Amino acid sequence: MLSNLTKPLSRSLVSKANANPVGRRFKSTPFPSDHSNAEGTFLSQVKEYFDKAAGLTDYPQGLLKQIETCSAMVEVSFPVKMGDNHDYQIFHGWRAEHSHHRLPTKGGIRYSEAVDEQEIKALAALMTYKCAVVDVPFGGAKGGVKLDPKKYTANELEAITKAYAQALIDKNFISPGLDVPAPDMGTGPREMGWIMQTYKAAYPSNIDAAACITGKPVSHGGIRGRTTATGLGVFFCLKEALRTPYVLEKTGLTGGIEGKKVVVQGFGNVGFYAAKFCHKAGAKVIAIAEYNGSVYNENGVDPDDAFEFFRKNKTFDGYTKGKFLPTSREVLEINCDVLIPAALEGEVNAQNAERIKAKIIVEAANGPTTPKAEAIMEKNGVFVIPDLLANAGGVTVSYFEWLKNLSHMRFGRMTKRYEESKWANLVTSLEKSSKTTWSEEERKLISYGAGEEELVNSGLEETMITSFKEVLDTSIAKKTNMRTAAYVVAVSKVANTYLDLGL
Ligand SMILES: NC(=O)C1=CN([C@@H]2O[C@H](COP(=O)(O)OP(=O)(O)OC[C@H]3O[C@@H](n4cnc5c(N)ncnc54)[C@H](OP(=O)(O)O)[C@@H]3O)[C@@H](O)[C@H]2O)C=CC1
Ligand SMILES: O=C(O)CCC(=O)C(=O)O
Repeated sequence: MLSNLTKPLSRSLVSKANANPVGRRFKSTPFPSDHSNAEGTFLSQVKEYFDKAAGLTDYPQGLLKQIETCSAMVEVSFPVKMGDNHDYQIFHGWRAEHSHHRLPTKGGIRYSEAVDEQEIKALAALMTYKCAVVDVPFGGAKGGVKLDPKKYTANELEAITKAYAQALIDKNFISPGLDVPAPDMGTGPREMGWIMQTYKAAYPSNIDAAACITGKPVSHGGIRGRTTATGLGVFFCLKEALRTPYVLEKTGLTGGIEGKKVVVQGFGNVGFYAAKFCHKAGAKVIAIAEYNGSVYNENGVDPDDAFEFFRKNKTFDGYTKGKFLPTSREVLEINCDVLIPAALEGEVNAQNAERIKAKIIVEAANGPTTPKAEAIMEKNGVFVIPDLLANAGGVTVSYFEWLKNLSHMRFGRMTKRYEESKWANLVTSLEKSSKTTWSEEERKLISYGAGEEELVNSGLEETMITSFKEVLDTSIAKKTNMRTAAYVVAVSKVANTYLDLGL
């Protein structure tokens, strides 16, 4: 994909692009994101959001400072033997534990060439606030290694991941009770499995070792529903917004997801599932933007079909069920009802905010909108569901996985059959008393006992809806936007924890 990117646009692509839905000539998207120079670092942006919300609370300045400050940070450099000549390559990684007000701390591990100390600190702070918004009883953390995973083989990635995990273990920055990582950009169940293996090798007698990490493969103590969780949580937030009269009035949209035009940027774990659930509910996913180009179809694209093509070809170029656009960021400006940025931070910034036409933005990525962009879009009436609420489904289900690992049993195992027989008996009684016979299908529908995935998804939906309402109520009460309201909710919960405990 990177090699595609660095290639100059061919003439045919440029001329195709001139007739594009954005209505102007595409430029290639720079990498890493170029917004941070002009609009401050990601960390300074998170601080700006925090300070704005803190100003709406009455907590003492010292307490607010404590909440905002990163508690602990480790930087590790580790050698790994690479390539045919088995020479060492040195890798650099970080892990930030932003807040210890609750333990363990929690947050993903990112593999990207853009990873640096300030990014990891910003992401760790967001984790603290995110956990508080959705009442997940953890402090915030984040880790990352500066590398492009696409440049390494699976064997090399295994060696790098295990070396990074060992470095974190050596510094006590990973353990079921202290700091529990999870997937983020560039990592997934495979990497989580390698980290768990490394931890178990270091602590073979720790019966709770599997709880040292979440997002693992189900065969190794992972939970059904974690892979889809972040995207599904994004969908639940959008669904709730589209049935809330206040939001409909503000945006001028009609209720319900069906028929809504959705644009998704970033077609990885989060973007794919967000697109899939929207499509399943009847929305039209009219554009999907990947790093090396996008697909556009006014009548909607089937995310499963597009994903299958993308998986095989590593590009949308050549996909016949939509028009190929050789760009990513400009797709954010397409005329649509809902925009779901699910890639990098800073993609919606002062340079493009004025041209965003979506009525609702659901921030599936962490930090996709800069403060300057937010101010412009607020003026233009765009309703933004912020990252610390919208993408909290991942950590919510990670919490369920951690609980599963500590209880050493899958959810529903004790209750599924019991529920089924109880409901089956009720149906039989109803049949007898009403002298009717229910079809096998009706019986099944009523008496089906919930298994792990149903319970997880139900817990996720409950969490997202309750949190959305709490943030919306705060936004109305404080006369502020959803992001500031979410930060107010988070700051208040963390501050009260400190006040109850003593600092
Ligand atoms: N995984 C999770 O559970 C959670 C993730 N998030 C956030 O969601 C976002 C996405 O994470 P996730 O889906 O896990 O990561 P993945 O690595 O699975 O996917 C990210 C995708 O975005 C693509 N991408 C990167 N840069 C751009 C760009 N400029 N334009 C378009 N596409 C781009 C990547 O392409 P390529 O492969 O070519 O680089 C990749 O396909 C991140 O901000 C992450 O922090 C938030 C909460 C939880
Ligand atoms: O699942 C988790 O613990 C954390 C997920 C994450 O990194 C995030 O929400 O940004």
